[in-house]
Amino acid sequence: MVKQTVLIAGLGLIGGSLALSIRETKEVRLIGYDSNYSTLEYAKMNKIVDDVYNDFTEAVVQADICILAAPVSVTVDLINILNKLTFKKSIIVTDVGSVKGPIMDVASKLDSPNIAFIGGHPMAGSHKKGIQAAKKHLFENAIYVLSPTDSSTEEDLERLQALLTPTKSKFIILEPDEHDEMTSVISHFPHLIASSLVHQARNWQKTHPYIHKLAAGGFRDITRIASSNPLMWRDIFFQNRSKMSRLMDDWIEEMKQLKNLIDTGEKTQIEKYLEQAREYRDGLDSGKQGAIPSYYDVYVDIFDQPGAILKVIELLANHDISINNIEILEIREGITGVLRLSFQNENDQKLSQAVLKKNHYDTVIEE
Ligand SMILES: NC(=O)c1ccc[n+]([C@@H]2O[C@H](COP(=O)([O-])OP(=O)(O)OC[C@H]3O[C@@H](n4cnc5c(N)ncnc54)[C@H](O)[C@@H]3O)[C@@H](O)[C@H]2O)c1
Ligand SMILES: O=C(O)C(=O)C[C@]1(C(=O)O)C=C[C@@H](O)C=C1
Repeated sequence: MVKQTVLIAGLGLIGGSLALSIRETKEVRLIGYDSNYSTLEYAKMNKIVDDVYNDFTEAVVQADICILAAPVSVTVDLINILNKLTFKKSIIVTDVGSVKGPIMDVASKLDSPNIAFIGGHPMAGSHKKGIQAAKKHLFENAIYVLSPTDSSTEEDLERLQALLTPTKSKFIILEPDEHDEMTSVISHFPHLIASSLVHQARNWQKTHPYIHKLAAGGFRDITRIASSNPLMWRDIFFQNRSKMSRLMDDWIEEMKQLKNLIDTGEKTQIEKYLEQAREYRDGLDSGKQGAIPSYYDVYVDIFDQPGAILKVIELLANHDISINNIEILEIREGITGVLRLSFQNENDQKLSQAVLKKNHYDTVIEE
């Protein structure tokens, strides 16, 4: 059987992670393009792809499927380059950009009958960047948005989904504008707020030099994403600027109303506001609501002792239970901390709790 050639253009966190999961498919020849030489060297040395290229044109003309995984503005430039090339065989082109509008606009101008364009966006990532942060399991259980266009057929969509099957993500089809509206609310705007909270703390530090010592779980949880890649996020904010601007107006209005409730001592209203927020937030993780995948978490109390985390991991590994994700929620010197262990399914979650309880760990599963 002739192997299909798949090009990943942009071998960073997302491109590298896709490569790591797609390369499991043995009938694919995986090639990578990036403008960064050390990234290409790393990808080649670690066998993340079969071959690397520093020339987009040379790579893309060989491909049967091309995944554009560079920053959004670079993705737009790469699609413009595609429009200047001649494709002798058919090619499916997709992208992973966090904003779809500008990418789909430029893709709609592709005039080669051999190019089938399908927009894409895996709704998973991290605050890290670059190929070194890439992970095979990054997209497991995540929503993967696809936006087919007039240039793509049902068969192209099926071929692309088949290629992406090893990611174990869940596909949904969305119109680009609907996508950009929803992601502005649930992903882009929260990043801006996280950064603004960090700025606020930083300003207060000028008059309260020890303020950062008080940054405990709450501040850390809500601002984790402020540690993200500034170049990527600058690109996202500007590519989705009109929607971001509207959300800022909404937010400022809401803050004014909240300020009024605080200033006038409306305790009942504030409690109601907090209660409604809590209900919606709790619903996100329950697995019952919308497109957000459910996580099967177990919270474990551990002591701050060398090897404490390793012991928990070993215990579960000895029972053949694989952990999807581990997060240290709070650990302070000499005091108990909390580990959040996430599992693939309810069975593993319940089994882990039973194993840990038997070994005298205090555990909680949130209902
Ligand atoms: N990070 C996330 O959480 C996340 C999640 C989903 C989608 N995305 C989208 O994925 C895309 C990539 O983001 P990332 O997090 O992998 O970023 P990254 O910085 O880790 O990777 C980007 C890669 O693109 C390469 N690149 C930059 N300019 C280039 C050029 N002109 N030609 C070729 N390669 C170039 C970089 O060298 C780097 O390897 C973005 O469009 C982003 O919106 C990101
Ligand atoms: O987990 C994170 O750090 C992310 O920011 C991932 C995240 C998000 O959830 O907002 C960021 C950008 C993407 O386009 C998709 C996912």
